[in-house]
Amino acid sequence: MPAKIPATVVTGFLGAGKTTLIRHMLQNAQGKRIALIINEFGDLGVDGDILKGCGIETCTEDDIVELSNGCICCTVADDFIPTMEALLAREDKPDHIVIETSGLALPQPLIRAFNWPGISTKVTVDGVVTVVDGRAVHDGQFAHNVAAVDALRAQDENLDHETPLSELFEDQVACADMIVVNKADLLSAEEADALTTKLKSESRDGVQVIKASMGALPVDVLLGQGVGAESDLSSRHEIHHHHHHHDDDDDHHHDHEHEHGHDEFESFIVTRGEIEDPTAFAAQVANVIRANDILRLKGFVAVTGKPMRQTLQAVGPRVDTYFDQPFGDAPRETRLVVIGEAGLDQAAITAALQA
Ligand SMILES: Nc1nc2c(ncn2[C@@H]2O[C@H](COP(=O)(O)OP(=O)(O)OP(=O)(O)O)[C@@H](O)[C@H]2O)c(=O)[nH]1
Repeated sequence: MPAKIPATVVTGFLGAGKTTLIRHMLQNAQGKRIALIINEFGDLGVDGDILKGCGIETCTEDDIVELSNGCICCTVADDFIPTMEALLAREDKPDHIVIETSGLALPQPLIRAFNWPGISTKVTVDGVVTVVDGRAVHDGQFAHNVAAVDALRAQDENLDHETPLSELFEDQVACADMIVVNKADLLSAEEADALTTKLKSESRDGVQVIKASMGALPVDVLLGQGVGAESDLSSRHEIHHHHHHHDDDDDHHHDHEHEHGHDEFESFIVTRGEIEDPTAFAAQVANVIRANDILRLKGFVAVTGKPMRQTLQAVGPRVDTYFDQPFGDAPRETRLVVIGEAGLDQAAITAALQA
């Protein structure tokens, strides 16, 4: 029997730097043929566009597959498995498969899918890499939620759920074989060390915790862990059992309720025409984020007089922009994806971004 193709799962909260890390990996693949499967929240396509626009020779558009239905945990059978089967049926098989999960997905259901008949004999999960926004986590974005909700739970017997945000974060940490403390450039050395120690104590034994900036890690560090995570699922369940929990790994529907943390999120697209002053627009975007509970905002800006499209990325109130590639035949419009917890004031946010 031919050797199984290794697949690395890259997970991590919204905006942690998964796409940046993968881009760096593809640019430094050292001849390894890497196929990429992208699972974006709400079928928005921005990460796929960013990666396809990377201009890396070794990575042709054929090597990038986007899952169409948004959430792996609901569509394993309809979408992920057929995608995987098609990839495995190709003449020129990839050396390695990398799967970027949506920043709102739980990794466990995806890893479980590698036990499906027809998949389990051909692919193995090489390892789960969880990318963490070092700055945000150091600032206690999720730890704070956990403490607050724990306090509430103590008062009210009916409140037995953590907030989805902290739950997702903890599950992503619990599932990791390697944790990348990214955005180290935004942390002092002491802060980065403290966070590394804390994450080590919160993850399973033997998990590597590595600091990085812009996801710049050697491909040999990221790939080739040889873990076989699909055979090891029971050790990857949530280590913080604050909510309903079921141990039955074989029952795909058993803990479905739990897996639907992502239903608490919503996303929508705002378009507008060309932008005259991109600096002022970035500041406007930052203000809109501050005034609303927006978790993540990303997309492309058409700047008047510039043939290149400008990529705009915001995680929290930090807005990054850069020109990535010519518009070509694509319409010269500004297109932004807004992601937040359910209940966003879409009309107000749209108006503020179009103002
Ligand atoms: N300062 C700093 N910024 C970073 C670093 N890594 C990524 N970023 C920026 O953070 C933003 C989000 O990075 P992405 O790579 O798109 O994050 P992601 O995890 O793929 O995001 P989603 O797909 O939306 O979940 C971008 O503006 C990046 O340029 C880093 O190490 N340091």
